[in-house]
Amino acid sequence: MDRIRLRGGRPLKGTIPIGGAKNAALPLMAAALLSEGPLTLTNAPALDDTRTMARLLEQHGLSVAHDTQARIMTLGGTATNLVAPYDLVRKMRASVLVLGPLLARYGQAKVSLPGGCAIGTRPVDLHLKGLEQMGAKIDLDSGYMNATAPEGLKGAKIYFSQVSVGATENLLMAATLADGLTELVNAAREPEIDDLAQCLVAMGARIEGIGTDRLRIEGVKTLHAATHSIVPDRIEAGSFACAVGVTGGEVLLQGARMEHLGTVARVLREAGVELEEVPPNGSAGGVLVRRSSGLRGVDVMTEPFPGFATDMQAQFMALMAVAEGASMITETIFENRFMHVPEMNRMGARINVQGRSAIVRGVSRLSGAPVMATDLRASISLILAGLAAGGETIVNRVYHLDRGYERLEEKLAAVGADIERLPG
Ligand SMILES: CC(=O)N[C@H]1[C@@H](OP(=O)(O)OP(=O)(O)OC[C@H]2O[C@@H](n3ccc(=O)[nH]c3=O)[C@H](O)[C@@H]2O)O[C@H](CO)[C@@H](O)[C@@H]1O
Ligand SMILES: C=C(OP(=O)(O)O)C(=O)O
Repeated sequence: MDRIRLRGGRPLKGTIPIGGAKNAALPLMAAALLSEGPLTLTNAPALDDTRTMARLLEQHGLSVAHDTQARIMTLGGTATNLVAPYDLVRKMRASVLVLGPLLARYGQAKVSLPGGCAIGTRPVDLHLKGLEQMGAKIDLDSGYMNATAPEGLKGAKIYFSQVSVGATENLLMAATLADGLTELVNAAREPEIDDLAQCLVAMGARIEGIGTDRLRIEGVKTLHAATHSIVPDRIEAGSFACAVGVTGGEVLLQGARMEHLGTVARVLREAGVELEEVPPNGSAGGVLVRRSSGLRGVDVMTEPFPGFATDMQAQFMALMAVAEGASMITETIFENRFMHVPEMNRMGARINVQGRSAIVRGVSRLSGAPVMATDLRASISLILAGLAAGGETIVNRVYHLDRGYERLEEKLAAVGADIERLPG
C-alpha cells in the first residue's frame, strides 16, 4: 500500500492548478444515464472516485472514455443492466446517485444500499422518500433497494426535512424526466448542485430556481447530448489554501473561484490567511493565497452551503492546531468526523473533543510522526499537519487521498514542499 513521506517547515511558493470538482463530477457522470446522446465533460478530474463511477456506469452498459491529458470524459450509450452491485457501491457512496436516473429513464433499478462509512451512518431515507412521493415503489431486500415505477415517475412537491446534497441531486435528476412539475423545497445549494443543474439544462431539462433552495423542474420526454465544463474543486482549493496557511508563503490557486470559497474564505482571513481574487488573464486567474504574519484561533461551525463546509473541517483544524490562541470547531453535519484528532494529537497538537465540538489550543510547533487516516479529508488534514511539523511524517493509507486529490504530492512538491510518495 502506498504511503506519503513529508518533511515540514518549508514555505510554499508558486502556482497550483485546481482540478474539476470530485463532488460535481460524480453526479454529472450519473446524469449521463438520463441522456439519449453522449455527454461530454471537460475539466474532468482523474480520481479513484471518478474511476469507480466509470466502472459502475460501464457495468450498467454505458461507454466511458476519459482522456486524462485533455481532461475530457465522454459518456454514452444505453443502460442494459439496471443493477448497481454492492462491490462498487460500498467503495463509494455517491454510487447511489444512479438510482434516480435509472428509475426515471428505465422505470426500474436495483441499487445496493450504501451503508455507513467512517464519518457517519449516512442514511438514504430522504432519497427514497422523495422517489416514493414521485410514485416509485421501493422494497429493501438483502441489502438492495429494489425500485420500480412501471408507469413512470410523476412530478411532486418534495420538502426535505434536512438539507441533503445527494438527495437533492438524485431527485433533481429523476425529476427531469418525470411527468409534470416537481418542486424541491429546502434543497441543498452547494455549487456542485448548480453545476449539475446547468448541465441538465444544457441536455434539455427545464429547471428554475437554480442557486436557490427551491428548485422547480418541469419534466421533459427526453434529454439529449451536451458538453459541460466541470466546476473547479472548491475543497481542493480550500485544502491548498490551508497548506499555505500552515507553512506561510504565497501560492496562486489557478482556476479557483472566490465566490465558491465563501464562508471558508472569510474564516481563513479572520485566522490570518490572506486571499485575493485574481481575474483571469489568459489562463492564470484564480485565488492568490498568502500568509505573511501569524495565525489566530477562530471558532467555526460546519453548515450546508453557503456555510462553512464539513469537507473543510479537518483541514481547518490542522491550521488551528498551530494558531495562536484557542478555537472551537463544531461539526453539525456528520456525527463522527473527528477521527483526525487523535492522530494530530500524536503529532503534538492539543485538541479535546467534547460531543460535537473540538477545542483546539494552538501550539507553536507540531512534530512529525507516522500517522494513519480513516477518510479522505482526515488524510489531507494529516498532510497539512505534516507540512507544519518539524521532522518526518509518514501518512499511511494513502488510498483515501487518491479518492479525491489528483497528483497531490506532485502539486505540493512543485510549490516547494518536501513530499514524496513511497510506493508500497
Ligand atoms: C459525493 C458528494 O457530493 N459528497 C458530499 C455530499 O455527501 P452526501 O450527499 O452523502 O451528504 P448529505 O448532504 O446527503 O448529508 C448531510 C446530512 O444529511 C444526512 N442524510 C442525508 C441523506 C438522507 O437521506 N438522510 C440523511 O439523514 C446525512 O447523514 C448527513 O448527516 O455532501 C456532504 C455534505 O456537504 C459532503 O460532506 C460530501 O463530500
Ligand atoms: C465525504 C466526502 O465524500 P463522499 O460523500 O464521496 O464520501 C468528501 O468529499 O469529503
